[in-house]
Order: sequence, then structure tokens, then C-alpha cells
Amino acid sequence: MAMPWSFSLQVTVPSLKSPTSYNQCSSFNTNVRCQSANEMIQGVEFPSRVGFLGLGIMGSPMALNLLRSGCDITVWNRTKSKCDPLISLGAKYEASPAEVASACNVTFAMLADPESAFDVACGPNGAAKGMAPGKGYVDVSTVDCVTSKSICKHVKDRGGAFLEAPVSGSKKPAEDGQLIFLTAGDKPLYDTVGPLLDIMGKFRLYLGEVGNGAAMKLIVNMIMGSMMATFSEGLLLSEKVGLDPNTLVEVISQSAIGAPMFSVKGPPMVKSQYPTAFPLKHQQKDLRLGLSLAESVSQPVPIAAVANELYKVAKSRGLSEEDFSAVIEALKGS
Ligand SMILES: NC(=O)C1=CN([C@@H]2O[C@H](COP(=O)(O)OP(=O)(O)OC[C@H]3O[C@@H](n4cnc5c(N)ncnc54)[C@H](OP(=O)(O)O)[C@@H]3O)[C@@H](O)[C@H]2O)C=CC1
Ligand SMILES: O=CC(=O)O
Repeated sequence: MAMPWSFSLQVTVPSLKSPTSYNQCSSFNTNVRCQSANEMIQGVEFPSRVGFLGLGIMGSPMALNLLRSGCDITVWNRTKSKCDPLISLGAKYEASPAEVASACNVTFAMLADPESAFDVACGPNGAAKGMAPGKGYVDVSTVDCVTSKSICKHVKDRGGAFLEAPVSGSKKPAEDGQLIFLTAGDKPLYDTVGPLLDIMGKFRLYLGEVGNGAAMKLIVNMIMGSMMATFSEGLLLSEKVGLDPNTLVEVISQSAIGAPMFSVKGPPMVKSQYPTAFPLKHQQKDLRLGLSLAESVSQPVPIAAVANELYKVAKSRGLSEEDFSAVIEALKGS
């Protein structure tokens, strides 16, 4: 049975998994759905109006992919100018999160941190004010479990449904619709927004109670932050002992510890280049939240704790807005 916040469009939805299919979408009229020759999904149920709050590095391409696939999108961002490219492609605009939520059946939020996610959802003009029975709120920001549960409560107090759905994957996966969604919360809402998650991502997981998605995301990023820190040490050590760090990257890529992160970030790191995909300040935030999660269950995480200190040093050296791979700079100069 269709949930109250959805309706059946009975249309053909494109697979947006390759940049080629983006290029085939020449019209951004929200009534027109682009079609790709392969991987068509028939009769998909979409929420009729979709809101998107937070158009930073991640939110912008995610909202763009929804727009390009024909969703009726309404956007809001604290810095309004970031809405303009989407508005010029056919997105609607509302002046506050509350107004977006009020105008839409389902509203996504992609905010920087727990404070901004809470404020945008539950502040004076927050999305919760626009929630009502039959509406859904999907928070895709990386936050801690306590914040997520608190946002959930505010949404539910207004009669809405809530799903936390933090993503794994960075700027490029967001652009390519290749994100991984780690969701938890109201299952009917998960089922309703599934087709939207499939436009933005390649894989989704439903983990049950609110807090489980946030915890999974923080654990993944705690590991990632530690991996990047030790990779940085290895690159610098290889250079100091007279080895070519690019050769180290190559060796790692062929070995059991090979990971796309090392192959993609390694070569620019060797050249001291850190084009921002995942801001260092967000990686440090995730380590901080991961440590707090570990503390809450008395789990020792000494490696992550040391890695966190390194990111704090990098931040103090003015590297917050650089890519998190710039953490290597914190190890230089001795
Ligand atoms: N970049 C990445 O690779 C990934 C990031 N994430 C997570 O996704 C989230 C967003 O990341 P990303 O897009 O990179 O971050 P950005 O810093 O690019 O964007 C942050 C967004 O939050 C908004 N914001 C910040 N503070 C406030 C506030 N006080 N009130 C209202 N809005 C605010 C910004 O608005 P404004 O434009 O006005 O500053 C912007 O829209 C973070 O939680 C991050 O950890 C998850 C996976 C990958
Ligand atoms: O949160 C960052 C990511 O790359 O995932």
C-alpha cells in the first residue's frame, strides 16, 4: 500500500550510475524524465515533492542527481547563493527549513555537524516546524546517535516520520550517484525513499533503530581517519629512507592492504596537493564523535585517539578546509 507521503508516478526512471546517462539528460524541466537505455526501473513510487536542506560539497550533487532524474525538488541553504545553480536548473526555493518541510512530502538534510543538523531540524525556523503526519525527514548528515535521536523526537512530536541515512562515499561518489546509505529509523519511510536513495547511491542498508546508522557511519570513519594517518606516516618515512613514495603507493595497491583511498589520494599527497573532497575538519569531527561513542561503551580505541590528535594539529595549522589527506602536513617539519 502506498504511504500517505507518496504517490505512484508509473514512470520510467533512469539509471544514473554513469556520467554518460547524465550527459543524455538535456532537459531539466521537472515534468520531464530523462531515460537511459539500460537499467530502467518501472512503476517506481516517488514522494511527490522532495526537499533538500544543505547544499555543500555533498548536498549539491545529491540534490542535482534527484533533480536530473525528474524529482520535484525544493532547496534551502544557509548561504543562499549555493541554491542558485539548482534553481537555474528547475529547483524550487523556500526561505527556511520549516517552509521547505511544509511544502514537501519528504525532506533530506545534509549538514556539516551535529550542531548544524540539530539547528536546521529543530531550531526556531527548523524543518520540524513544517512537519506533519504523512511527511518524512531524512537526515543524511554525519552526526552522533544522541543528536540523531533528538532530531527524530522533534520530527515525531510533529507527527512526521524519521530516517537517519548517513552516507559513505565522498564528493565523486556523490556526483556519480555511487553513495552508500547507512539507514535506520521508520521502515515505511525507508521503503518510500528507497527509489530516491537508489538515484543518489549504489548500496543501501537498513539497520533498525535510530542511532544504528549514525554509529555505523562513525565507526567506518573512525577507521578511515586512522588509515589515512598511518598512510601519511608511511609516505613520509619512505621518502626519508630514500624510497619513492609513489612506488609505495603502487606496492600498497597490489597488496592485501590495497584500498581505493590510498590509490586515489596517494599521488596528490606526494605532491603536497589536497583538493578538498572530504574536509579535514569533518574527518576530525567524525573521529571526535567516534571516540565519544567508544567512551559510551567503555571500548578502548587508542589508535583512533592518537589519529584524532594528529587531525587536531592539522586543524591548528589552518588545514581545516583542505581535504583530510592534508593530515600528512601535521607530520612534516621534523
Ligand atoms: N565531503 C565528504 O566527502 C563527505 C561528507 N560527509 C558528511 O556530510 C556532511 C556534509 O559534508 P560536506 O557537504 O562535505 O560539508 P560542507 O562543509 O561542504 O557543507 C556543509 C553544509 O552545512 C551547512 N551548514 C554548516 N553550518 C551550518 C549552520 N550552523 N546552519 C545551517 N547550515 C549550516 C553549510 O551551509 P553554508 O553553505 O551556508 O556554509 C553547508 O550546506 C557532514 O556531516 C560530513 O561529515 C559524509 C560523507 C562524505
Ligand atoms: O565521510 C566521508 C566519506 O568519504 O565517506
